[in-house]
Parts: sequence; C-alpha cells; structure tokens
Amino acid sequence: MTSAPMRVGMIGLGAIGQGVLTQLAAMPDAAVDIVGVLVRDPSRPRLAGTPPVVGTVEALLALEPEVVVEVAGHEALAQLGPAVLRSGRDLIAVSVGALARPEVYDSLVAAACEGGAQITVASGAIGGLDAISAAAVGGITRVTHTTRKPATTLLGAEGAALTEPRELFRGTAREGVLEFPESVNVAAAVSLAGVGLDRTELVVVADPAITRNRHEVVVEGDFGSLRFEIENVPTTANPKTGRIVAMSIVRTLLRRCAPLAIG
Ligand SMILES: NC(=O)C1=CN([C@@H]2O[C@H](COP(=O)(O)OP(=O)(O)OC[C@H]3O[C@@H](n4cnc5c(N)ncnc54)[C@H](O)[C@@H]3O)[C@@H](O)[C@H]2O)C=CC1
Ligand SMILES: O=C([O-])CC(=O)C(=O)O
Repeated sequence: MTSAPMRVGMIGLGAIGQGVLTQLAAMPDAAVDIVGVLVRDPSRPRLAGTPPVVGTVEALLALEPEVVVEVAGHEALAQLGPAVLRSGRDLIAVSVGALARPEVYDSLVAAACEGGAQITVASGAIGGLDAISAAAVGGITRVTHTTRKPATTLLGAEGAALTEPRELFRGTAREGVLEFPESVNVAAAVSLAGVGLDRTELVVVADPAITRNRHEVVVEGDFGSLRFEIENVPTTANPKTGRIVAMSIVRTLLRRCAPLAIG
C-alpha cells in the first residue's frame, strides 16, 4: 500500500528554496509534494516546473499543506510563522536567529501551543545538534561557536582588500545572530540545543584566504567534550548560504514520514 505524498508549503524561493526544489526534482521517488510557495511577487515569471506561487500566508494555507517550510529570513519567520502554527501546521524553520528576539520566540511558541503544532529547527548549515541537546540533559559548562566566511561574503567589496582574517564580532550568540541575520543562524540553532543564546559564545571572522563557509563548535560538559567542524560550499545564488541547507530541509521532510528515523 502506498500512502499519499506529504503536502508541503514553502515560504521563500531564494537560494535555499530553489535548492529544495532542485534536490526534490532529482529524487522522483521522494513522496513529497510542494503544493505551493509563498513569494513576495507572485506575478513574476517563474522557471518551468515551479510549484504554484501565492502572495499571502492565507493563500498558502488554503492549499492545505500538512507542514510548512520557512526559508525566507528573520522577518518572514517572525511575521508569518505564528499564522502557520496557529492553523495546526508544523513549521520547519531555518531563520532561527529570529528567536533571539524574545517577543518573536514567545509568539512562535505560543502559536505552536495554541495550534497543537511543532516548530522544528532544521540543522541547516550546521550539525551535531542532536549530540549537543543530549549533552545539555546532563549539563554543559561551555559552548563556543566560530563562523568564518570568505571576506567578500561578509564585507562585500571592502573584503576584497583584506589581506588577513578580520574578527568582526565576539560576544553572545544573542547579539551576534541579530547583527548578522543572514550569516549565523546556525549559532542560534546551537544555542537553543545547548545552553541558550546568552551563554553561547560566538565569534565571526571574515577570512580572505578561504572559499567555503566554515563553522566550528566546541562543547564541554558533564558528558565530556565535542568538537564539530563543517566547511560548506556556498550556493551560487547566495554565497552567505551553504549548499547543505537545502539538503537539510529535504532530509527533515523525509524524516517525518520515514519508518526509521536517524538522529
Ligand atoms: N539555519 C541555517 O543554517 C541557515 C539559515 N539561513 C536563513 O535562511 C534565510 C534564507 O536564505 P537564502 O535562501 O539563502 O536567502 P535568499 O536571499 O537567497 O532568499 C530569501 C528569499 O525569501 C524571500 N522572502 C523574504 N521575505 C519574504 C516574505 N515575507 N514572503 C515571501 N518571500 C519572502 C526573498 O524575496 C528571497 O527570494 C536567510 O535570510 C537566513 O535567515 C540561511 C542559511 C543557513
Ligand atoms: O550557510 C551558512 O554557512 C550559515 C548561514 O548562512 C546561517 O547560519 O545563517
């Protein structure tokens, strides 16, 4: 017996959104149907094969997705996420740095409780969230997260003149994810898995010698210690964003209906 494909709505059709469509197109056996995508301008011509586009969250929910994916940025998650959750649909989010604003955190959690729905933070450009959240059960003493991206990615034209790495930020994850809303959402994910946004130490470095987006996380606690490093190939559409982010969305969707779920 085959079950009906999972009905998925998506908010945003930029580097990650297009990446999700491309990955799914290469997986014809994946039982995932993107029933609609919320975009800023639905009248704009789209590539052949693009799912139906809509211009409001109400129109997206009218397409009856069972789950909605947010890949559109902090403001979109803050403004549109509550309506999705209140309608009873689960929300898979990547712009998780938005939760550093207490009022956004509170409104998303309240809407999830009201709708009986769940917010899942996709692993996005990072990994190890499962181990960090397990370690948090026993007690974590310290978490440091260092993000290095190519200098031009973080500084634009000014970065081209850099001859050595420049530290752009050192402080709490809460401050950093709001200062770099398109570059270190991963630090918010690590924080929420571990010791929270105020106790997670974040460093952001613009590095003229690298071509990939690097994240390094070190955790110490009762469990022992953990060191996680990843070097992400940037997407062509948005060099701040690694290719793996779209892959993580597809993986999160497939996990929802898999008989065996890993991690
Ligand atoms: N957790 C993670 O690992 C990562 C999270 N991100 C987050 O994902 C966001 C999206 O990343 P990309 O796709 O690379 O950005 P992008 O800039 O390529 O695409 C974002 C798209 O969302 C659309 N959009 C924005 N607000 C919207 C709204 N209210 N309604 C409909 N569409 C809207 C924009 O028009 C744009 O097409 C980033 O801003 C960042 O916050 C990005 C990379 C990694
Ligand atoms: O793709 C990455 O390297 C991470 C990123 O932009 C983010 O966390 O916002």
